Amino acid sequence: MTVMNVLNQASQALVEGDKARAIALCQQYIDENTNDAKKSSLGLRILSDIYFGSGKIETAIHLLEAAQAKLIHSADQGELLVVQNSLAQRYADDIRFEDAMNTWLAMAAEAANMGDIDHFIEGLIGIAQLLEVVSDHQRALQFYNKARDHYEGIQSSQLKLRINLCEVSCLIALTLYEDARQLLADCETQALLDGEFADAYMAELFVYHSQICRAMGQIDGAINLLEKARVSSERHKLKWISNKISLELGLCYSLIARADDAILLLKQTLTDIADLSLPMLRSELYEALSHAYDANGEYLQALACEEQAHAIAIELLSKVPVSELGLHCLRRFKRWEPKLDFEKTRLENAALKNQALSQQEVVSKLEKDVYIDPLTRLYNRRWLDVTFSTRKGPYAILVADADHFKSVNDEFSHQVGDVVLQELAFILQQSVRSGDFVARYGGEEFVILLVETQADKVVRTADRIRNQVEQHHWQDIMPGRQMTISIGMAIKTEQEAVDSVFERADKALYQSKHNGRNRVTFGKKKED
Ligand SMILES: Nc1nc2c(ncn2[C@@H]2O[C@H](COP(=O)(O)OP(=O)(O)OP(=O)(O)O)[C@@H](O)[C@H]2O)c(=O)[nH]1
Repeated sequence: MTVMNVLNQASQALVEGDKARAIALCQQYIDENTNDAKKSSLGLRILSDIYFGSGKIETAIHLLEAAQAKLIHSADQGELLVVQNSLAQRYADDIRFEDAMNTWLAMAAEAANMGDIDHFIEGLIGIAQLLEVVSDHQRALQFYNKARDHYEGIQSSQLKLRINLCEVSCLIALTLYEDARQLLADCETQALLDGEFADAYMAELFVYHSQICRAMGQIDGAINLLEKARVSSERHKLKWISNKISLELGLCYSLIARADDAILLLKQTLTDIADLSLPMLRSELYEALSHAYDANGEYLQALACEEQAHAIAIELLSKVPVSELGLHCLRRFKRWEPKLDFEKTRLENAALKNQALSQQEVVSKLEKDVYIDPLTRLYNRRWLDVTFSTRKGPYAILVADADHFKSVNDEFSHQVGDVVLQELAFILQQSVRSGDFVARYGGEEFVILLVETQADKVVRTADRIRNQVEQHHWQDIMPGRQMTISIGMAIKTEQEAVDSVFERADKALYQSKHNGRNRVTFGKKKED
């Protein structure tokens, strides 16, 4: 059996909820490849992830340690860095902070030797995380700044986004809200460009926005943003973000005389995480619960929760090698940097030789830019005309147009109009499934292409999208004003030409406008 075969089967078994079979398949793969360090390490890494997903952190760590041992004398140092990074993260999850620090340091030193900027940065972020455990945000920021020195050399766009997100969180902890807000704007662009996890990243961004709003006393705005975060996080079902949302909601409720709701929610979240090792979150939840009891005048309970939070914080503090972290660590990273630069120059020289190839890449990037609308980052009309029109098979076309958009520009400003268009683009993008497409056709008109072709389901989807726009909290952007869209839709059969389907959808849109706007109309074929 080939690697992919076994791993595909294991992941298929996981999807089907059959963990035992997934584990057996990985184990079989490891046994079959004991003499191949890279292959068996890969098997061990995947097996470790499966155990970690089931809450078996110690087993997960043992497996990664075994993978590290296999690789340490092998030629595959690149794979070793990947294993060490996961291992350090697992040590940190298991509150073995000293092991985590040493593993990240070993990994960063090796990464510098190899000129692997990404893993060097992972090391910096890892150490910064440990500093944040002891609330030394100022020093953590120095590590993020160091990472920023090498920002342009980072290969992975997700890692670039992660540095920014870590820094945003750190700036908020330092109450540097304006800096955090500026960085959030960059993160938003980066997040939307991530095909697979855009909504998960957006959920995290909404939480940070909400924290800033709460700090500024805009509690309704903060709660509204948390609702957005909840919607954005639904697809990936990320437990950590839903816990974070509950924590933040609890803090907000305490501030608007809804302390009873806060207490209920925070206690429920504490129960939900009872079996998990999440001391930092637990400490924050107790702290928030203490505020809620305080707001309710239940001072004894408030004190008891404060004590719980304090005890966890002290326990954590005792496990972080505080004296080793900070300046000492930072000096070590600085010492390794020249090696990294030397390797970088060597790699850049090698890259020059491949210039013909990279020029090709530049061309394809430019081609990509040609198909993206700069305001909304959605596909543009050119993409629809050139790329999409060649698509085979049936699909549904929805043409959506903002109602009375001209008056938004007139009443507020063209800049506000632009923000409304960006927000609309975001809502539309959030409302469709992967495999569907959203494009900006021009002005305030959008086109949505759905793989779904059952008429009743298409109509329901269109109406859900229309409703989401109508229910959206537009007050933050346009006080006293709502926004709605009208939609026309048509379904393309295998044989029909794209143009005639578009025409039907367009006529249906006209009908929606004519009949009063904020509605959807299905453009039936004459023979239907
Ligand atoms: N801010 C902003 N406005 C734009 C952009 N593109 C087009 N517009 C404006 O969108 C408005 C569209 O107005 P109309 O075509 O009259 O339609 P409407 O006001 O939405 O009215 P109905 O469609 O009939 O509901 C015009 O005022 C354009 O200037 C853009 O990129 N940014």
